[in-house]
Amino acid sequence: MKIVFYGSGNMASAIFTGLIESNTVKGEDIYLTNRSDIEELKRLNSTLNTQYSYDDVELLSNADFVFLAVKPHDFDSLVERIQPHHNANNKFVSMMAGVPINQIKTKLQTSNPVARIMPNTNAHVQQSVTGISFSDNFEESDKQLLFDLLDAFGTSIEVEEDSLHDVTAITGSGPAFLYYMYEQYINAANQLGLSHEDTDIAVRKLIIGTARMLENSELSLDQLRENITSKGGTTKAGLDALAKHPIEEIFVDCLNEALNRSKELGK
Ligand SMILES: NC(=O)C1=CN([C@@H]2O[C@H](COP(=O)(O)OP(=O)(O)OC[C@H]3O[C@@H](n4cnc5c(N)ncnc54)[C@H](OP(=O)(O)O)[C@@H]3O)[C@@H](O)[C@H]2O)C=CC1
Ligand SMILES: O=C(O)[C@@H]1CCC=N1
Repeated sequence: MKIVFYGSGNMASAIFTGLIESNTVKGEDIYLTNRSDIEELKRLNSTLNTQYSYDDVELLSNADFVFLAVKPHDFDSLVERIQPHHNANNKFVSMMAGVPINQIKTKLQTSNPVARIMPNTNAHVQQSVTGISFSDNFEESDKQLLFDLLDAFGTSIEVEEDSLHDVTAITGSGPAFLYYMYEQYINAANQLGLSHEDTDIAVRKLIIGTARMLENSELSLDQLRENITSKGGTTKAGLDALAKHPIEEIFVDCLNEALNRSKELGK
């Protein structure tokens, strides 16, 4: 199977690294290109054994899956490269936030199958939650091949195309929202008495341990929280202070703004 990535940035590299490190695809079967950063392509060639080229005829020839991994605002420059040279074998897989399948087909002037995925950078540790949606003409056997690729870097959920906006907000951007929260937690913790180094290590371990509890425990979130909250104790005091702030409102606002932006990107 020949897989091409147009774009070798943050999201693409998380995915092709996952594909190679899980032995799902050999490096030599993955062809990378980007706008101009040839040093990055050479570095990836020496570390992952991936191929690279700026020759679109060579890239697209016999390519089974062609990942569109550029920012939405760079799609037009990508169209100039792909449109003249694509062929019937190419199944397109776009990870561009917000850009709809019909727009991709129209701009590329193609009736080839197109899938849209919305992964997240947890693909680096094979833990992406990836939403996926297919054009009507995507063959079942090709869907299965693509699901197998997605499994190499996490779990996938098939959704209606319109729901990809929700996936983008909740899990596509989600790691950034959680990192931001953790940053604030570390900043606040730094105002207590531990050294900054100890605080950083302690909070990282706290986050990892809490995530493992979520993974391994059968208890609900609120039960897990209750188990830490002694009557009249420290946790109750801290939670009561938190409840004075509009935390749910903050996240409603955050997710709605991300979702609205996803809708705007497709226009
Ligand atoms: N980052 C994330 O967490 C997520 C991102 N996405 C989506 O993934 C896409 C890529 O995002 P991200 O990886 O963060 O972006 P990056 O900026 O890290 O990477 C963008 C890549 O696109 C390349 N590029 C730009 N124009 C062209 C072109 N005309 N031909 C070929 N390559 C080109 C750049 O090349 P060069 O370096 O040479 O300029 C670079 O390799 C976006 O559409 C985003 O919506 C989806 C889910 C999560
Ligand atoms: O910020 C963005 O637009 C992309 C999509 C989801 C995560 N990063």
